[in-house]
Amino acid sequence: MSIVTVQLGQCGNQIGHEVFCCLCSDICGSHGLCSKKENQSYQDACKERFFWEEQSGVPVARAVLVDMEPKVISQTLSMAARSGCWKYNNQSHFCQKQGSGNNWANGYSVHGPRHKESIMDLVQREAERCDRLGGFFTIMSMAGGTGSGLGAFVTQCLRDAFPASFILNHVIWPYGTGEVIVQNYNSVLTLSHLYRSSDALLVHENDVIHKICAQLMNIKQISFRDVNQVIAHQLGSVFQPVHPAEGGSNYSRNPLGDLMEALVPHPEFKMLGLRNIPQIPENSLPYSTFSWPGLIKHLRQMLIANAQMEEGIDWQVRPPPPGSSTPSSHSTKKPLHFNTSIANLVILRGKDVHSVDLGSFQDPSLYTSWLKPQDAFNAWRTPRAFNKYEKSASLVSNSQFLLKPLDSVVGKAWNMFASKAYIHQYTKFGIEEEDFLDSFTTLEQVISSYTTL
Ligand SMILES: Nc1nc2c(ncn2[C@@H]2O[C@H](COP(=O)(O)OP(=O)(O)OP(=O)(O)O)[C@@H](O)[C@H]2O)c(=O)[nH]1
Repeated sequence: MSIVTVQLGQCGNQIGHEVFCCLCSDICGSHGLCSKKENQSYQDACKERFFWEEQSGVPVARAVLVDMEPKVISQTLSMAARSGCWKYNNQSHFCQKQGSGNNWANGYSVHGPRHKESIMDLVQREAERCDRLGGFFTIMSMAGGTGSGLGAFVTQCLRDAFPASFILNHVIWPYGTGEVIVQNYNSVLTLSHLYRSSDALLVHENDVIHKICAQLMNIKQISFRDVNQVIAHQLGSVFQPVHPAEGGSNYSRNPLGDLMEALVPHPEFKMLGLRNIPQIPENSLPYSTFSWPGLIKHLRQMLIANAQMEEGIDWQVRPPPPGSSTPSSHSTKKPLHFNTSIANLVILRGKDVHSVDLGSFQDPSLYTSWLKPQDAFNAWRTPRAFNKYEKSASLVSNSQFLLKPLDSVVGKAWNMFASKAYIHQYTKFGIEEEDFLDSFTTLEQVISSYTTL
């Protein structure tokens, strides 16, 4: 099945480009020790998912590019064309002359309705190009005006136009220090609206990825390009083909459906986080060796101690003894020590994957009491190495990982709202105080649900 990617705003378009680069370089690159046949079916499955083929044989991304200003889209199109490995369809983008000025209301209430028809026509055309459509993957930031506001609007339109298709929204959480003064308003409005129409939200925090670039990748002057490459690597490690069930020999035909089935057992809980190990500079790869038990031990501790990378993990955090409630479960004010999960999916790629023991992820104390570990945990594997890593492990989790940042964004937005700061910039585009209050209520409910896991 194929996935249509919708890239929105500066951030969405820049990340989308890196994602397709990563997918393409992975399928063209080394495949480790897997068989030729395995490698061929991996490549075929990746192409079916993310690309269609021009007569010339060049893969064309199944993507629609949307922005309200032309610069980033034209750069993105030409960088892809120059790569020689893949390209975007030249007819599959929509832009205007002026951005949304970091105003969510402008993106959602003005640009959205005004350009709905043109954007949805492009989406429809990409969807029709798929033999079998598996769903949509949107990429956007929460802090600007176009990705966030127009992105929320487009997601609603996708839900209405394709009620049976899966929608996964990838959202970029802004830097805590923030470049955009109203980023907390924009974030609250984006998240609350996406929560109504999306099947799941996959979140990357810019601060976290920045730290990975500095501490794991040893990059000195970190650019968005560096950050986006790490994000793309992590996304690729989830979306590249993989055998879904224990011992299955076919690549999953329904990537988004399988992901939702594994990770979203209840519609109240749809926040997904992603961790991936190892992550090291490319030039160190030939000199590094990793053992599966070591990687799995780190990945599990990263999960329960809510660490986003393998450096600086708190090894003191332990699961609560059976029968006790977790110390974090009744108040977001207490420090969150143990990160309780609803569902986890571990994806292993590379050498000897079939011998890896994942029993430590089946421990019932990792999960909320209303789910059995066998329903809450899934493992997918492929012997095909990913993106030059001989071994690589990813964890997608639906857990309390986002409680603290979510609580902080909602708290800051609420303080601004209480003093009515900048509200007029939203009401002038038709977003009323009532709409803000509805959004706060939606997110307070999300916080409360995750807190009481
Ligand atoms: N990771 C990452 N974050 C980005 C990138 N570009 C912008 N951001 C973040 O996105 C937010 C700003 O959103 P943009 O995508 O620039 O804005 P936009 O959606 O184009 O909206 P307007 O500029 O209002 O039209 C800030 O939080 C930035 O940190 C990028 O390439 N990568």
